[in-house]
Amino acid sequence: MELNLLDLTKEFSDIKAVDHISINLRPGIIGLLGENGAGKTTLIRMMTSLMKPSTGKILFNDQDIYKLNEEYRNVLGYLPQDFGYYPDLNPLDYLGYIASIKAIQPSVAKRRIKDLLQAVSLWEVRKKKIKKFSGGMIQRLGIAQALLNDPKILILDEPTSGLDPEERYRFRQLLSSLASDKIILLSTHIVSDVEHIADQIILMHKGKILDSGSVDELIQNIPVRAWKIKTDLTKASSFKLNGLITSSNKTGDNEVIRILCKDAPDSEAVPDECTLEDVFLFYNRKKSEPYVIL
Ligand SMILES: Nc1ncnc2c1ncn2[C@@H]1O[C@H](COP(=O)(O)OP(=O)(O)OP(=O)(O)O)[C@@H](O)[C@H]1O
Repeated sequence: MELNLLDLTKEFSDIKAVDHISINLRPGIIGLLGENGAGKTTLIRMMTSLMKPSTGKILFNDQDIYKLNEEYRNVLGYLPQDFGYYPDLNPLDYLGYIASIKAIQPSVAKRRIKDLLQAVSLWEVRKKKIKKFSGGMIQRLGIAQALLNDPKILILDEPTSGLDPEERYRFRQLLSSLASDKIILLSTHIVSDVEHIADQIILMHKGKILDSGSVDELIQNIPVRAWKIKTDLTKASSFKLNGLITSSNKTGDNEVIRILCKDAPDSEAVPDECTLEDVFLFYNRKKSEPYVIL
C-alpha cells in the first residue's frame, strides 16, 4: 500500500501554500512537522481530496485519488483541526450518527463503536454528554470517529493542540497501539509529539519539504553538531556570533551554553547529543539570526 504525492502545488492568489511537493508514503506513523503557516493543513486537505491541487497528482496504489473518489474516501479516516461534534450528544449517539453518515451497517457499527470507545478509554463515559468532556477526551473521540470505517489511511491535523502534557502522552500511546498496517499521518508543530513515535518525519517549511526520513537520518543530514561550553558571563555573548544557541543556564559568574555549529566553537567545548528539536531549530532559524557555520 502506498500514497504517492507527485509534484503537488497549491496557490492562493500570490501565496504558494504548497510548493512542488513529491513524496511517497507507506504504512507506519509519519510526522508532518512544520511551524504555523508551513502549509501542513493545505497539504492535508489535498490528501483528503477536500481540496484540488493547483498542479500535481496524488496516487493511492497507482490510482488518482480524485478518480477513485468515494472508493478512496472509504479507506480514509480524517481528524481535522477543529472537528465538528455535537456537544449535547454522548459518544455512543455521536459515533452512531457518524457511522450512519459513513453508511456503515448498524450491526458492524455497534461492535466497532464499542471496540473504539474502549481503545480510546471513553467506554466508561459513553453516556455522558460531550460538552462535559476535557480537551483530551474530545480529541480521543475525534480519533474514534476517524477510525470508525477502519481506514487504511489515517490523517490527523494538529491532533494534540489544546492537550496538556499528560494527555499528549496518552495520545501518543494510543497512536502507537494502532495497527501498523495503516498509513498514519500526524501533523504538528510540536517536536515531542512525533520524535519518539514516528517512523518517518517530513519537515515542512514555507510550502516545501526540507528533508524527510527517520529522526536519526534528519539529525545526520544537518551540517551542524551540538556542543556545550562552560564560559564566564562576559564571554558568553560572543558565542552567539558563532552558532545557534539552543539553551543557556547561568550559575554564579558562569554560564553553560549549548550551541549548534559545525566544529567545536572553543577548545573547552564538549559534544552533546543532537535531537530532532535541534533539527527543527536549525531549519526554522530566523534569517536575521547571526548564524555562522564554523
Ligand atoms: N484558503 C486560503 N486562502 C488564502 N491563503 C491561505 C488559505 N489557506 C491557507 N492559506 C495560506 O497558506 C499558508 C499555509 O497555510 P496552512 O494553514 O496550510 O499552514 P499550516 O502549516 O497548516 O499552519 P497552521 O498550523 O497555522 O494551520 C499560510 O500562509 C496561509 O495563510
